[in-house]
Amino acid sequence: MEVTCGAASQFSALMIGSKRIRRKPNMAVVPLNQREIKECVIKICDLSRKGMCRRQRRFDFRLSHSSNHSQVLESGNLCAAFNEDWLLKNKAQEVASCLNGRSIFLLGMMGSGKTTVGRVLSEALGYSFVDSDAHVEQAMSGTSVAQIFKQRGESFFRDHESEALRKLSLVPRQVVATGGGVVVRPINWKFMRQGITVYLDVPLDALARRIAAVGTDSRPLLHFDSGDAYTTAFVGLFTLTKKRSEAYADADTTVSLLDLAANLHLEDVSDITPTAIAIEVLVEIEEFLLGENGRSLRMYP
Ligand SMILES: Nc1ncnc2c1ncn2[C@@H]1O[C@H](COP(=O)(O)OP(=O)(O)O)[C@@H](O)[C@H]1O
Ligand SMILES: O=C(O)C1=C[C@@H](OP(=O)(O)O)[C@@H](O)[C@H](O)C1
Repeated sequence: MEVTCGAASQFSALMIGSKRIRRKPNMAVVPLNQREIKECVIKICDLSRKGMCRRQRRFDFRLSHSSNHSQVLESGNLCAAFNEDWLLKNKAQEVASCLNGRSIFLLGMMGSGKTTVGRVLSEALGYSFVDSDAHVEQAMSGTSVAQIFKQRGESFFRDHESEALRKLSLVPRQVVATGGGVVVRPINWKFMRQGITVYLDVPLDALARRIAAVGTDSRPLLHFDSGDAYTTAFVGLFTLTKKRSEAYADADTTVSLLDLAANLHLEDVSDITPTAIAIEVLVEIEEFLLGENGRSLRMYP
């Protein structure tokens, strides 16, 4: 095993506990012997198992979206490369044992990454992945969400969305990417509380950029005939956020991309990879299950 460092244009670092581990661009390849690799792995596992305080227990890492997803760890004299997928798998194993099969419901505005992060998370946990919009579309013989809105209206869609959530809430071991509007109907919370709800809090500008990049066609609440995609998406998202932010705050736990970016010393939330977000989701869920957010693990079977 060796540490491979490409000519990345930015630092890539992994912090374990309070120690900053940092890679500089164009750093040389550092071969490790078996004993050093083993020591690194043990150190990471120990830190993740120990009951350290919130900030210290967090796997903290700096990742480049454009990198090849390899990170470099430097601990004292030790250097090693650890793939973020490895970190995710490790955390997922730990959290899966606390979850007892409970499903995870990802909440957040359109474009917040519920589908993208949800897929990564489900794979790591060995859970199945479900998109509640896709569930509604299936129930409507393949009619798209955009078409349902157009032909039958929002209220009709919301009824079917609630029915989809009711059914999904009966199934364990799922990561459910919900539609952005599920939080507005109180009955949906009853269904989603069967699992754990996680709100992905993403700044409006990033949401609007993501949605403008793929177009607004599939998102009827943001689709208007005039205006550029970024501006219409931003204005639409802004209006919806004002109506929904209190409801999102009712989620069991929140992953704030702004906080995560700050923690990773990244200026742009878009530089945080879906895998890094998935790890943070697991960290937040673990904290929630351990009762640090006010509810006790004993509440769950
Ligand atoms: N962490 C991320 N960084 C950059 N782009 C992302 C990230 N997560 C999602 N995206 C992109 O944003 C768009 C919306 O993501 P998606 O997962 O479909 O959101 P949602 O399911 O919440 O509506 C997609 O084009 C996706 O590729
Ligand atoms: O925010 C909303 O009200 C909606 C979000 C969409 O899902 P995504 O959040 O997956 O885009 C979809 O359910 C529908 O267009 C309405």
